[in-house]
Amino acid sequence: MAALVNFLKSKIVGRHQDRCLILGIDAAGKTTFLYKCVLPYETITTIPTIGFNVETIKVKDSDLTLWDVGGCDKIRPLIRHYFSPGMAILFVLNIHDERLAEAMEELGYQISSATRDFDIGFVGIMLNKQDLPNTTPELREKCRKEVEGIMSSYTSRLKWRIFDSNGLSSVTGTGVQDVLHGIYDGLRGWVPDPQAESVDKPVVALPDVILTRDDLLKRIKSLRETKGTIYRYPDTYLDKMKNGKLETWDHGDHLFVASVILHKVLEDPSQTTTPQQPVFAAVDIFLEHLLSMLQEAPGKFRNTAHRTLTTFWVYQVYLAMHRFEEPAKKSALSGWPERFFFMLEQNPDLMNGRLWQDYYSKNYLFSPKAKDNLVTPDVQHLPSIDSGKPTTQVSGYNTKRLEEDYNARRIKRWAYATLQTVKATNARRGLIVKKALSELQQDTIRQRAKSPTLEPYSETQAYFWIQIVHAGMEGILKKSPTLDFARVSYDTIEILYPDAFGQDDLWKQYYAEADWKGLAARVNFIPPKRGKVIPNFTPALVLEENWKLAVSEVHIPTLEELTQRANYISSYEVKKEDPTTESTPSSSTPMDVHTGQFREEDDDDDWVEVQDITAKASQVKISEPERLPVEPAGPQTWQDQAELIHQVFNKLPKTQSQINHSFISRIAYDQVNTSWSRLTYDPVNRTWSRPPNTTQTSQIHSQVTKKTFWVRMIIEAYIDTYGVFSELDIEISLQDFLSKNLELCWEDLWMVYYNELTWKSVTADEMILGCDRKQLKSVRRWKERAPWPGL
Ligand SMILES: Nc1nc2c(ncn2[C@@H]2O[C@H](COP(=O)(O)OP(=O)(O)OP(=O)(O)O)[C@@H](O)[C@H]2O)c(=O)[nH]1
Ligand SMILES: [Mg+2]
Repeated sequence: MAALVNFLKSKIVGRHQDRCLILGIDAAGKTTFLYKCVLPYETITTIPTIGFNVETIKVKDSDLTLWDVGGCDKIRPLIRHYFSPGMAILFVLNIHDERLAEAMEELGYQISSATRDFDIGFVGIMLNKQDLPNTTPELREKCRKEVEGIMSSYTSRLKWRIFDSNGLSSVTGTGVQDVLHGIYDGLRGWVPDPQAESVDKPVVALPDVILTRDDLLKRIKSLRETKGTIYRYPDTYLDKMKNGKLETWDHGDHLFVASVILHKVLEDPSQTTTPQQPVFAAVDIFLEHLLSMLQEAPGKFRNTAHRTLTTFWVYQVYLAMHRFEEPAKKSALSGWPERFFFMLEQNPDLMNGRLWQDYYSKNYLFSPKAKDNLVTPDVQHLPSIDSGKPTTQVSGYNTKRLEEDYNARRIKRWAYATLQTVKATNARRGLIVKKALSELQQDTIRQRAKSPTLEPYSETQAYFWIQIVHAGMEGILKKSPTLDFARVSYDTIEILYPDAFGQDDLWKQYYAEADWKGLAARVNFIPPKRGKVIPNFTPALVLEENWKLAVSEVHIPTLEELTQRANYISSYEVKKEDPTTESTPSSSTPMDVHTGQFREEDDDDDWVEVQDITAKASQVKISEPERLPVEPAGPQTWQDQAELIHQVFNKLPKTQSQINHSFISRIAYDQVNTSWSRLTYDPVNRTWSRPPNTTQTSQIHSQVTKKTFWVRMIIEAYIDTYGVFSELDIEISLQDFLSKNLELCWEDLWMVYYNELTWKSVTADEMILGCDRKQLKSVRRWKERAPWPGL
């Protein structure tokens, strides 16, 4: 059956569309394996995966999507969400792991739960880390035997295989391609004979009639003819709807009402503080009107109120308005219903009442859960406002693009570190830049020995980017005149002002490719194309320029505001635990001796078991953005953020030598699993309160996407600042940590990574959803060299 599912999929799409879930306990080498497949010539540096990574690669005639799920046992209950019929599982084992028994137990658990719920296409078990010196034939044999012991009971129902080629290693890459081909072959084991009669023979549904653009335009024409007059008075129309006095209520009417309500919402600036807020506001108004209509005229219309479907259509109309409004401004359109019909003609797909089929499966969309709550699509992601194209959460890796970006960003990062030094020391710019250039040159030579895809050192490129970064910094200073760049990391700038230093391919505006990459440019600085002047000041752009097309400004705190908050948070005293709202004790197993202890921040002499702290874990508050006041964040939200950061930070080791993979991974998932309170915001009194039954908060509705995101952001920033790449071993303070990662003090940071529709959906409460605006990855590359040595 599993092979049949794969077979059918390939028939529909042309290429095989395969999925493989990579499982195994923490530090087994899953992420290293994934990125070795994607970037075979790179040295892969990972950090513990909090949540998951997903990449699509090509294997023969298949697009194989690999899901690498963080390995800590705490994520177990969430893993089942990533199972799907016909998929493969690759279980990665570190054959040297002192926790091998735990790993084997995990293998048994995962395979039994996967086979119980789904039809698994193939299971591969990879005996990893065979590059390590104490790898012996006996050790391999012992592992193989243990795996066989677990898997033998599945032989009759499941295709499985052990990958154990000599020297198999995610780090060196030996045998990695064979594993990929093994998965491909495993999934291709059986192809049904299309001629053969079978009881199982699938009933392939005939596709719906495909509507052409002409069909859709005809529908618009007919709508204009029949409804043009009634639509002339939108307010009267809405009143009639509310009172159940409409003659008809069909698809065109839906679109018209959505469009009118959206226009009304957009006129009110308080409803437009975030990019998708107008959609949520319009959906509420729409449903209110609909319910009233159904109540006033019972039995007259067939419809019921359906939150997901209404959100889908309102969002589609909103997107259409985005695409349409810009040129419309110039052509001085005014009045209804022309405004509406023009918008439709620009976006005729809206007239296809079955448009939702591209995004949702029928069973899922018409489930009770989707009726009452907003759920995210299960077929493909909704298009994003920014591009109009579906968001690419599960995107293939564009290696070439990655290389180009890497080259540009590496030099931008270098330029930033150089200019930070100039500003901090007030030294002569020329001297420092000269010294930094020679360091960049030497470092490039060293790195090219390891990574041949890195572009050679180029004096022109270095000078170009240093000027652009300087211009960006001047732009930021115009906005935040007292800013001290020494306290702001490159990463913070990049998150808050992604365009401050220009797109990575900005150089194309100034140089022809041959000049930019040519030999002459390497040796000496060559000037840009005729008529092009490199700017000395760039207005620092705030997030996602396109957001502003139809919404007013999102409040993004300035760097001063963030510094102010960082100071507030560092000196914030976490409230004493309220005995009535004690959290449930964690059920984690004890840590091993090396990692079982850490220094609690405010009690220097006391060494505490992590276990105890976890049990005491205070309840963390997550801002519920939909309920936030419209005004810029006030002290209440700072306080929420302070408690959140303190809770996670207090669990982390306070000296760098204690930072290790398993420890961090364990802390991360303890935090994700801690029952964080669901707070409700009272907009009248501007206070937050806990619902009375907080102590019984079920693990299912526990905001896992929000928790995972914040834990991930804090821990990743922590590792990047003090972890694997740092050579110093210093005492770590919260103040130092926050001053280097100011973006963490911004409670709406999630908006950089997630669309609001995704973030606020009930689906995000129940499972960890991947970022659909900007990807996070648990591999590090660009951060490797910062701050620049010697500066
Ligand atoms: N020697 C050796 N080390 C490896 C190999 N694969 C991974 N490692 C190292 O093991 C550590 C953990 O690797 P990851 O790939 O991050 O492990 P993971 O399974 O993704 O861990 P989680 O994300 O916590 O689930 C890193 O230090 C890797 O460099 C291997 O084949 N050989
Ligand atoms: Mg990982």
